[in-house]
Amino acid sequence: MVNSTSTATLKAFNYAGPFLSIAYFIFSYVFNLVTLREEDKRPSKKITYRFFLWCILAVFCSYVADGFLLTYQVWSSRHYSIAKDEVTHVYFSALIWGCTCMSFFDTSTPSWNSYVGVWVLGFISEIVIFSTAGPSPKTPLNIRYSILVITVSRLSVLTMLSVAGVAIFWQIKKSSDNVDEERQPLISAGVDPRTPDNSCSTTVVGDGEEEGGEEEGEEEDEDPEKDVKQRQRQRLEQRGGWLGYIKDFLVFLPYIWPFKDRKVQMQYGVIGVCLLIERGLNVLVPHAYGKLTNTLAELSGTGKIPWAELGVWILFRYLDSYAGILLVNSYCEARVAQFSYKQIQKASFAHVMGLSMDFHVNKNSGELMKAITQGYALNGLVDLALFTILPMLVDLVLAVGYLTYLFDIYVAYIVITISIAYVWVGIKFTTSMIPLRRKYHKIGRDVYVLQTEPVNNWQTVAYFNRAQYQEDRLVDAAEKECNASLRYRDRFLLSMAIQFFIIMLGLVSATLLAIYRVSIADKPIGSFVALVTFWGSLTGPLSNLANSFNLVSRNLISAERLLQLFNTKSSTADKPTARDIDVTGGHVKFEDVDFSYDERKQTLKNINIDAPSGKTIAFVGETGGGKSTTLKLLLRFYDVKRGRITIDGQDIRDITQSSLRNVIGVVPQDPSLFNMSIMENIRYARLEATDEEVFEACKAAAIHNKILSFPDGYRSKVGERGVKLSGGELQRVSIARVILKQPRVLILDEATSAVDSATENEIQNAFKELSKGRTTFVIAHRLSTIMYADLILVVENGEIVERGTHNELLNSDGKYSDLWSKQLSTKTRVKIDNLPEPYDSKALIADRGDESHLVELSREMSGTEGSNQSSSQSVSASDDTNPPIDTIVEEEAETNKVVDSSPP
Ligand SMILES: Nc1ncnc2c1ncn2[C@@H]1O[C@H](COP(=O)(O)OP(=O)(O)OP(=O)(O)O)[C@@H](O)[C@H]1O
Repeated sequence: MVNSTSTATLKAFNYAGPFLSIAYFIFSYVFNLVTLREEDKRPSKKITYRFFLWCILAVFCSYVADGFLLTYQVWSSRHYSIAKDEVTHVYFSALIWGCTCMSFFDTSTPSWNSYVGVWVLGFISEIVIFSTAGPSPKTPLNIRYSILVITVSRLSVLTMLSVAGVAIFWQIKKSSDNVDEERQPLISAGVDPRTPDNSCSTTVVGDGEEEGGEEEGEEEDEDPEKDVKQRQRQRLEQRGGWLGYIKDFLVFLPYIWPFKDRKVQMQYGVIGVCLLIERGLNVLVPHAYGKLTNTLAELSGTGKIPWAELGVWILFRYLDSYAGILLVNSYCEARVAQFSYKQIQKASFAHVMGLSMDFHVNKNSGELMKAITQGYALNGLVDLALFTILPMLVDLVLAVGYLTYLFDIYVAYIVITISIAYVWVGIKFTTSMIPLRRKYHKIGRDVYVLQTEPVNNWQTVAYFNRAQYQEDRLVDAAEKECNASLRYRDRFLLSMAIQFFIIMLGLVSATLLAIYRVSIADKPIGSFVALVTFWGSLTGPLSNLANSFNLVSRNLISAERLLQLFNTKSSTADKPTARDIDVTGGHVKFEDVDFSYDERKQTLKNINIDAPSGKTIAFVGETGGGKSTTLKLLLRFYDVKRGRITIDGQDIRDITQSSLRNVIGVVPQDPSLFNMSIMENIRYARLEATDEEVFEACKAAAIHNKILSFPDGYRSKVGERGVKLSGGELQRVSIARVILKQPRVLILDEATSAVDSATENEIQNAFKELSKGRTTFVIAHRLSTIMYADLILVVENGEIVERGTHNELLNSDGKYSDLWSKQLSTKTRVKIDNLPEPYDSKALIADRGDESHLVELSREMSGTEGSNQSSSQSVSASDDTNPPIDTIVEEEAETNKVVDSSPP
């Protein structure tokens, strides 16, 4: 009775011991990962670390030795199913100690609670087993003696490990409790969160890239994802672990899961069913094949055909092909993938376009585009998790179950062992190949530059006769590229070789076992055939699983980029209560407005402007004074820091930005166009405009004839940002766009700075027409262009220092009059050389502000204008407030007209 109780206890502990250890290790490891528990993750001293590593290795080796002794015992006794519980104990113990050894080896900051738990549990179960049984009595004496020696030595190592581990664990716990009060840093002191050894953040997000880099001793190549990874780690720490981290991704759920689209929901359902059927077929196909073989063997020589078995096998094979379930699955997968692709693209684009100007002026365009285009990675992540990794794990569990059913647990042990080894080797190699691949790509880019730059700069190369030099550089770089490519490929081949060797080792062991069972008539031949067929379907999931870690890490980085973009909020977002603007007249008011781009420097101070409906307000003043900024506030590119801006009494912060920008038309300082035809660019302002309306707008902007003179007329492409057009043409096209838009409020920011005076005159007339009945804001450095304004504001250092009409400001003898006389004196200086003798130039300049002199001067100049223009073509003004001399000369003729039409 006592004997049978102790046998039962022994059996229970043989099975339960290693399983408890495995369960504990997995649970605590996942728990640490999910909660990012850091208090017990301290870098151990080198010596302590080595001590533990050697101890774990010793225990692992002792189990391996035990395993060999048991195999020998089974072999020599020819009793196949001897001590299954003992074999299980030894096998799983070797497995857990092997895995902890690998994991301990991979990190210098172990999660002590995980390891110490395993050691203590191992120690307890070994003590119980040893005290209950001791070496088996059936065992020959020499084997019994060896097992005893191994067990005793293992026990002593386990004792050391457990005691030392517990001591270290408590010591760490105590010190972390002291720190606990102010446990703000989730990464313990001394551990740099960027240390690759920090297993929590490295294993999953693929920071092994750096790890690999160190292993390789490669020269540090710039990691293009460095910034994203750093922010990812910060977020991981802020969220307190992977659970919180992953939770943030839930914002994408509406773009991935079709809450409102029944059709796509159905497709997801069909995919789920297909995946289930596929899992079943993975087992059923080889099983049916085995059965067919068995029946065929039985019917051999009888002339009968096993129709039923054959039919079942053919049916399963058909279902498991791209004419069966796989076809349905792929069909639905393509459709659900497109659903999320469209949703993510749309949402990310809309989000970026809705962000305020402060984001757009600071953005890194490359990163931004990556975030939008790689947002698809999010979809890949879901695909990978749901349609690849999960089915693969199910496949592996099924494989273990099926092979146990087909033969026994020993074949399943082989599958488990090779799966772990295969995936581990795969991950290690993929990680170590990342720096090689990065280096190879970097050199590839260098080669590309060395190829394209000399071709693009052919003339420079020819001028300096440097063709040979360029060729040598290219050959050198190409050589390096080839070497880098070979190193990368060789590493890849090595990894393939090792992985296939592992698979072969597993296949050989499993088939040997199967052949043995068939040879002793323990199993039918069909089981062997089924095993070999099934083996083929097992290697696919294994290699996918090994690669998927790298893919998950890459997709996470890309999705992180998109998440960070989505987390960027617009500083000028519409209020939930915002309504569309209701413009009755277009009365614009700035009331006590303050603004700054940066808190440390105020850009606008106490701006008060009253622009009644239909009036023209002009801004003049030194460059950088804040003129453009004032008008950017009106467009609500930024929000005011103090005060308010209203249009017809409505605060622009209370109305939708879309409706606001609908009523405002802008001709910017530096217009840019899309690389489309001129017609399309102009129609961009009003998509439904007819060709005739576009022609009219172009005529008003004095560009129609010019466009007609282009070989392709209105169908001419303008190049990127409009580079194929001259500055003046670009400006006039952009003016035509605004004329076509017919906005209620008009902003002209240096709108005619790049056109000659004759054209400017035409455009000014168009503007006069356009601004009739519209509130117009004009920024101009050429004062002659704003003389007609109803109100002129002189802006200096972010303040309005003067205001009034042209005449009022001239008479007040302030800044404006100063600016006026500066421009005038420059003009006059240009003219003085050409003045006939009787003129007293000094008197002329001193008498600034008197328009009669301008009229006189202009009349005088009209005779000599042509010669001046040509003589001053390449001269430019040194003072920013003074326009270039060639422009001024052009103004001479124009001044005449302006004076004629100036307000009384
Ligand atoms: N996005 C920005 N971020 C930070 N500072 C800016 C930004 N845009 C403009 N500034 C600064 O604000 C000040 C006012 O610039 P603004 O463009 O309004 O001047 P401006 O009077 O229109 O000049 P200009 O006549 O040369 O166009 C300048 O000192 C400029 O450097």
